[in-house]
Amino acid sequence: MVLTVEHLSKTFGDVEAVRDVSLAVDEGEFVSIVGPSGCGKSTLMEIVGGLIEPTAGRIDVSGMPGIVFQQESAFPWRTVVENVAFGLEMTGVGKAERLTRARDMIELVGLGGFEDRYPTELSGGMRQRVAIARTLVMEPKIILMDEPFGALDEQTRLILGEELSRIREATNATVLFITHSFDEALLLSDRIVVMTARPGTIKQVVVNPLPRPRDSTIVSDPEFGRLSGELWELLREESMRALAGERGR
Ligand SMILES: Nc1ncnc2c1ncn2[C@@H]1O[C@H](COP(=O)(O)OP(=O)(O)OP(=O)(O)O)[C@@H](O)[C@H]1O
Repeated sequence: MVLTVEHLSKTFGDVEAVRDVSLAVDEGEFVSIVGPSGCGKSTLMEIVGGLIEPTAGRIDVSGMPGIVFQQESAFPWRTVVENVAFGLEMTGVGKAERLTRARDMIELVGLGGFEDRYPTELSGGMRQRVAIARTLVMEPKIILMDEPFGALDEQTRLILGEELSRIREATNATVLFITHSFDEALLLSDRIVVMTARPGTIKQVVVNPLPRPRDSTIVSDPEFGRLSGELWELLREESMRALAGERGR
């Protein structure tokens, strides 16, 4: 297992964010987490990423996870290739090697030809690809993605989802992915973890039977529609509970 989480709980003051979550992710697996707003998804990810401490429970993760956030955070004064090579530079990889590795990764995420551009010259979708390349180039054992396409329009999201699916097939990366989109979850994942309203616990783990590799045309597959309906059935009640909780506050 690349990641094992056992009986993890997190409380912020009197807010119980995550309660007794156990989850294991195997090498090469792509696991998505869906759940109502505020159910503790980001908290769980931040604990796995070592950014915050759990209140209780155990976590075992291989190596330093790579993290891709919703808002990309490229250095504006560095070009695309300099941004992608940054982590390698920090770990002491020589210039020639880091530039070669960065260029290969830029090619892989579909940004070939944009190596010498600055982030402000790119669209939001392209900047998010830079963020993915920057993480992948470090070859982490596991990549954590917290709604990496959340700030983008739906078409761009689906296209980037398709790209990520292709990258994943090419690299066999292990990924833990948070999303609000069932389409994204079903396009990308091997398993989808459905969480309850806060305190977030695991309601059900749905195994995705759709054959891989997948591209975005899978959204018109009847089985895709059936699975999407199944996910919504699981989440509907939780989302209503979360909303009622918000109103009652
Ligand atoms: N640092 C913090 N201090 C206090 N409360 C926090 C902190 N971080 C998160 N929370 C609370 O914990 C709960 C879970 O938040 P979290 O961001 O993990 O949910 P989420 O499922 O990622 O939400 P969303 O889907 O809206 O992004 C929320 O009620 C939030 O207000």
